[in-house]
Formats: sequence, structure tokens, C-alpha cells
Amino acid sequence: MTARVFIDGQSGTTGLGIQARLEAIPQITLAELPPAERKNPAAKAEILRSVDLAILCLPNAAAEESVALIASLGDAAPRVLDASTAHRVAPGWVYGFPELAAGQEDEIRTAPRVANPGCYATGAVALLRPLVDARLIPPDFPITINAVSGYSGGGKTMIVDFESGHGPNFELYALDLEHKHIPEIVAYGGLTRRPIFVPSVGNFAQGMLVSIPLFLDDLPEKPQAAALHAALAAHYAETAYIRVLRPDNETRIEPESLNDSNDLELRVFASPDQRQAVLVAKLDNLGKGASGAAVQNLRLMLGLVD
Ligand SMILES: NC(=O)C1=CN([C@@H]2O[C@H](COP(=O)(O)OP(=O)(O)OC[C@H]3O[C@@H](n4cnc5c(N)ncnc54)[C@H](OP(=O)(O)O)[C@@H]3O)[C@@H](O)[C@H]2O)C=CC1
Ligand SMILES: CC(=O)N[C@@H](CCC(=O)OP(=O)(O)O)C(=O)O
Repeated sequence: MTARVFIDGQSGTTGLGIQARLEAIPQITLAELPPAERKNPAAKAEILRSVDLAILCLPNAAAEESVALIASLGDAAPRVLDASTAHRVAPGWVYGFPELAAGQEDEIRTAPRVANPGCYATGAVALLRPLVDARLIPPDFPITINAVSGYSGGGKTMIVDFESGHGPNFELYALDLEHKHIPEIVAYGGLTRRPIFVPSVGNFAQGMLVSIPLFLDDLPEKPQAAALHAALAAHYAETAYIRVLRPDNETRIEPESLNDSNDLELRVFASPDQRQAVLVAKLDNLGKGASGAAVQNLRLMLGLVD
């Protein structure tokens, strides 16, 4: 079986990452627009009619325009995988995190519209959802999420800033506490209370850590850290890309070792004496946080075996 795929926004950071990954899949033919036509709606409509799947790697407003254009094609409309933030909690869209819960992978296989998760949200939801489902973390528990990303997370503009020497070595941002990933973290993390999310960006290109500190005695079950590890390990036991690892005696972690992979590592660091734990997710913001996840979803949507 072969499938025709169009990447709308092919020349951006996420688009180029997806293109490189799709070129390595023999069952996929990429449909391309000439560079001068890539923002021309009429040219887009014509190419969209000819493909099985469109991947949107666009800023939110442009993604919304493309979805409206696709909807206007009626029966000729292709299925859509949107990498932007525009539709992640929108009705009619399936969240593209196959490991979320039982049945999610099957929903992605058949959905006409799939929203690829946000990079930070991937780490946060991966840590939170199994623990909320296992009733170890109540949905209304006060949660703080800290994270650091490489500068490629900010797309072309941030890449140019940092690579021309104009970026800071490190900074916290989104300190209005309104980061765009919070709604999907609430919705798919199984939370009813809005977490405090403090992202940061460092002067390195790619890689990400997402961490969630917990006072174990404030949780209703007063669990040992081992119980948190066990719940995560049980949830992800059968998955291909998510590993739950024991930190053993490590007391530090760096963000870049999963770069260029679709892998996600989860660890529960803890002090049994202090009854405190820190859940940590490591991923490549451009891998499982963007292009890698998009290709994982595309394979499911097109029925391609890994
Ligand atoms: N970078 C990351 O780590 C992640 C990014 N994403 C999401 O993916 C999307 C793209 O982000 P990213 O790749 O980083 O951004 P970039 O800025 O690197 O790329 C966006 C691309 O879209 C193009 N574009 C803008 N408007 C249109 C249009 N109307 N038609 C066709 N092309 C258009 C831009 O072209 P031009 O520059 O000429 O305007 C640019 O090439 C965003 O929604 C982002 O939130 C998701 C997960 C992670
Ligand atoms: C470092 C940096 O700026 N990161 C981006 C998030 C990465 C991203 O593109 O988020 P989506 O997955 O939702 O598209 C930000 O915080 O806005």
C-alpha cells in the first residue's frame, strides 16, 4: 500500500523534521508545492484534493485557515494531522498521544482529524495521566510543572536569535502563567485543577526535561516513590517508545541524550527520608515532542507497520 502525503509548512522546523522522516518510508509519496505557491490557497486546495493525508506544520492561525480550506473540499478532503496548538482540545479532534490510555491508539488509527501533542505537554501528560488514573494523584491536586527546552522549540525565529548570539544562556518564560500547553495538560493529564507551569529555554538546540515535584505525604495514599514508579512502569510496559527507568543513585539529569529519536524516558527521583519525589520526563522536543510523534501518528493513521 502507498499513500500520498502533503506537508503544509514543509520549510519550517517541524515540517523539515517530518519531511526527513517520511522520505525514509518507502510506502509514502510526498506531494509538494513549488516554493512560490506554498501560501497560495488555490494551489493548496488542488494538492490537498490529491492526497490521503495532510500534515499541518504551521503557526496556529495558518493551521486554522488550512483546516477551513480542507473542510471546504467535502468528499475530496484528506485526513489531517495538525502539529500546531490550534486543535488539541477542540471537539472532533483526537489527541495524538497513542500511549495515553487504552483505546487511544485505535482512535488515532481511524480518526479523520488528529492533533499532535505539544512538546512540554507530552512530558507532563505522560507523567501525570497514569498516576491520576491509578488514583495516586487526585485530579484536583495542586501540581507544579517545571521544564526546560532547547531553543529549536521556538521555531525558526528563536533558532535565528540563538544562533546569531542574541539568545540568553537561560531564561524562564510564560510567567503570566498562561502557556499555550496548559489546556491540553489539564484535559489529557486527567486534571480538574489548573497546574502552575514554568517553562524555560536554554542555549542548546534541542532536547527537553519536564519535572513535577511532589510532597508524598500530601497525596491521599501517602505512597512510597516506588509505587509511583510501579504505576508508570505498568502503564507503559507494552509501549515501543516510552521507558520508565530507575534513577538508582543518580542525582542529576541532562536533556539531550534522546535527541533525534522518538523516545521518551520517565524517572521518579526521590528522597525516602524527606518523603519527597520529583517526576522527570526526558524527550527530544523535535522528536517525541513534534516530528517523531507526528510520524508515529501518521503510521497509525495510514496503517503502516513500524
Ligand atoms: N518547534 C517545535 O519544537 C514544535 C513546533 N510545533 C508546532 O508546529 C508548528 C510549526 O512550528 P515550527 O515548525 O516550530 O515553526 P517555524 O516557524 O519553524 O515554521 C513554520 C513554517 O510555516 C510556514 N508558513 C506560515 N504560514 C504559512 C501558510 N499560510 N502556508 C504555508 N506555510 C506557512 C512558515 O513560512 P514563513 O517562514 O515563510 O512564514 C514556516 O516555514 C507550530 O504550530 C508549532 O507550535 C509543535 C511541536 C514542537
Ligand atoms: C522554547 C519554546 O519557545 N517552546 C515553545 C513550545 C514548543 C512548541 O512549538 O509548542 P507546540 O508543540 O505547541 O507547537 C513555546 O513555549 O511556545
